[in-house]
Amino acid sequence: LASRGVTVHLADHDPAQARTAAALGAGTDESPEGLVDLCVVAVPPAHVAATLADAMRRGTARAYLDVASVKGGPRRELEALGLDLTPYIGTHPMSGRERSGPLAATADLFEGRPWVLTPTRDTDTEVLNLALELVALCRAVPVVMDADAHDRAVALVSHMPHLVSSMVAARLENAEETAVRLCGQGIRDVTRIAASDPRMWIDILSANPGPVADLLAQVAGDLDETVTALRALQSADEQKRAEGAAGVESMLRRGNAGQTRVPGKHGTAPAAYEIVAVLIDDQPGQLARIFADADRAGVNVEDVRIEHATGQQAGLVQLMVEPRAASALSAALRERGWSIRQ
Ligand SMILES: NC(=O)c1ccc[n+]([C@@H]2O[C@H](COP(=O)([O-])OP(=O)(O)OC[C@H]3O[C@@H](n4cnc5c(N)ncnc54)[C@H](O)[C@@H]3O)[C@@H](O)[C@H]2O)c1
Ligand SMILES: O=C(O)C(=O)C[C@]1(C(=O)O)C=C[C@@H](O)C=C1
Repeated sequence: LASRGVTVHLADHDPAQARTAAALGAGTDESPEGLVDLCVVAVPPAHVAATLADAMRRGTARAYLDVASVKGGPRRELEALGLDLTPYIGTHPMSGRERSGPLAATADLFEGRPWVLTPTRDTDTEVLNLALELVALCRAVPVVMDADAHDRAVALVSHMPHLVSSMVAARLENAEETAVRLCGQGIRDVTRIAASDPRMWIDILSANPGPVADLLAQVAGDLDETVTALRALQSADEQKRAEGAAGVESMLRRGNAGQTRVPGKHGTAPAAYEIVAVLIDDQPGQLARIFADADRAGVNVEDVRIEHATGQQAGLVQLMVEPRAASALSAALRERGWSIRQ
């Protein structure tokens, strides 16, 4: 938003998070002087209703929205608080990371991704329009849905897959190092989201347990059938082996059919960034200083990766920027005393 000229005021109950986000160029951590157009609440699902209610009671904005991954529960909590919900709309961008916090944020996260809006009969038209403007500024694709229909849909495409990813990853917990060492891209694809913060996911799953349990029961049915088919493949009886192969093939073909229904990313192709690598001492405040220096150089950091050197008090920070900004950023950081690595 900031890179598109929108004035963004950042607040967090942990001021260090807002400061880091501000240093990354996401906005300012100073409070607004008057009423803002839109208050966006991006806190863990269990805190959404209380945070929104607090902002609404203080009359912070003309319109309010949240981005929580579940929509029915927070709306019902707000209704129970007896607030006027005409200036509020529940929303959910279908894009995220397995890592939390401002350092995991990227400016193009929502590009081409669905962003669900759940207006009700009570929602003010101006509020819906502001939400649509936000979605357009983030280059996402608006999808209007009923809150409960949204929760059933994300049980299928997000919540159940998350648990299945965790269950696959859990097999590795006590596995032999000789096996784990062989991990290739397939298991990385299947387990990436298992690295997510369990506290946020407990909130999400607690707000949508029924639909997720129904889907997991269906997965359990497929697992049982596949185990039976694999056992049959071990049989000495040729007929049984043929049945087993047919059972496994049927599962794999159903998987093919389902996979073809996963839509591609709409809109623009993923951006190709150039990496500016900076060697830092592992000391507090280093990252905030780098981001502040990048901001001062007028460069937007699109993504960041940090590699900690084993056994050393040092780390390599990889700043991902638009290719045309890379050499200017390297020069500006070098001038400010940073050690740049090729
Ligand atoms: N991470 C994803 O993949 C993703 C995707 C879409 C939507 N969401 C939703 O976005 C919301 C935020 O998730 P995130 O991944 O950005 O998490 P995050 O941990 O990066 O950010 C949450 C922030 O909220 C702050 N916070 C916690 N309680 C607060 C309170 N009571 N008042 C003020 N600030 C508070 C925390 O300090 C933290 O900085 C959640 O509701 C989540 O369901 C997440
Ligand atoms: O890609 C990831 O890392 C995510 O966790 C993203 C994901 C998803 O399941 O697609 C997770 C939860 C959010 O509510 C929205 C998006």
